[in-house]
Amino acid sequence: MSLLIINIKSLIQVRNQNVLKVSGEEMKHLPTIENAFLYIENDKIVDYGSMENCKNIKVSKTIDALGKIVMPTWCDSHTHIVYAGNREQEFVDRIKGLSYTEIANRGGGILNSAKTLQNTSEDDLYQQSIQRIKNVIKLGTGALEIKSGYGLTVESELKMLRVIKRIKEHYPLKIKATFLGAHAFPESYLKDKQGYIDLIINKMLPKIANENLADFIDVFCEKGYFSLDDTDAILTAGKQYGLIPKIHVNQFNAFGGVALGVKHNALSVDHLEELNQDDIDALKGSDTMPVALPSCSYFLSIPYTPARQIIDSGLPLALATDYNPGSTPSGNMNFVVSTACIKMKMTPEEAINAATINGAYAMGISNEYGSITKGKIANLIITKPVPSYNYLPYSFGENNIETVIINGEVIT
Ligand SMILES: N=CN[C@@H](CCC(=O)O)C(=O)O
Ligand SMILES: [Zn+2]
Repeated sequence: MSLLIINIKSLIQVRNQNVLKVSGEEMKHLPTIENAFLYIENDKIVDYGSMENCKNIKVSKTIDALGKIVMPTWCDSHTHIVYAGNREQEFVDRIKGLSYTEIANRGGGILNSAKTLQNTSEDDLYQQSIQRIKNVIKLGTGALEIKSGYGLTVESELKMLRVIKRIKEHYPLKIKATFLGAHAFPESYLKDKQGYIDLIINKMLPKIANENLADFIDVFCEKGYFSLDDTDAILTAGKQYGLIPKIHVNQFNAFGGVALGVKHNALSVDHLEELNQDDIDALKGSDTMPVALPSCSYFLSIPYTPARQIIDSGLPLALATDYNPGSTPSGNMNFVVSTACIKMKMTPEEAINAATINGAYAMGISNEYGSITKGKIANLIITKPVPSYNYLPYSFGENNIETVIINGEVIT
């Protein structure tokens, strides 16, 4: 199977094989070929360049992309897309004045979603989740990280991770699985927090490792959730089973979680709505990717991650959706990119870099995804005719995507 895309108005995010992430000043640059072609064989990008150099070869299929942009699909490195039911009542409660924390303290929030999920069969959970998966593919996402964390019992955490595995087997997009047993303390352990940490370490982790159900381990390191010591112990245990650390950190309070993540060589530290100079200093010189989740800030009306401070300090930044039933019931990376430009003052170049190559890095897959590079997987978005790539974040809320290609195959 071969596919040739011709007359591309702008082929964007074209990079050499050795670029695995972009940081600071480099994020301002989005390498582009105008009036380009792109040639794909099977699932790989084989060649690209200016239309003048497009050879007249025999191919299985040709797409004319006159007036359109071709770019890598979005790489969404932080989601909780596998969940049961919804929390629309909490949404209404927040409109009426309750805060996210007040709702959580009343047994709502993560514990509310856990109760629903525990009472949902694995099959039903799969069916509910794939509706969202189909939708995010249409929105241009070609690689996705999915977390557990609404199970909070051995059985239900395994149920979530098995559903993620089943999605991986049946859908073509790239999926990485994260074990987030440390998302909240279940009601039955509120007076025995160490008991729940022991359950994670001694019961959940060995089973998950045995069935090879996760790539990463995550902890919600936050006041009222998991402390620095708890996080340290859980990440340490996860690493012993070969799971790579990631953390939810600095969503509401900054108290040293970023430095702890860096100490563990975490692949990413995510949220960062509250960030201080110590956090920035900890990230400097590390391999850890800071990840911002602007749709969460939008939905909860909490501060936006200070992207300018992060990028202007020379650091990289990735953007992801945080798709989940409580703080971000949306998996739309196009909205994330627009919101990052509008509310976080990222330029379109920075936001697109953050949502493609840096998102791929935050999943440990940027050697294969996240840019137009010879040998990388052909996961592509072809837009509708648009004036320039600036138009993508500018026209927020509009659907500019015409075609999505995954593994070299036209999906939508
Ligand atoms: N902050 C922790 N976890 C999720 C929200 C979970 C929920 O409210 O259900 C997040 O990343 O925003
Ligand atoms: Zn999250």
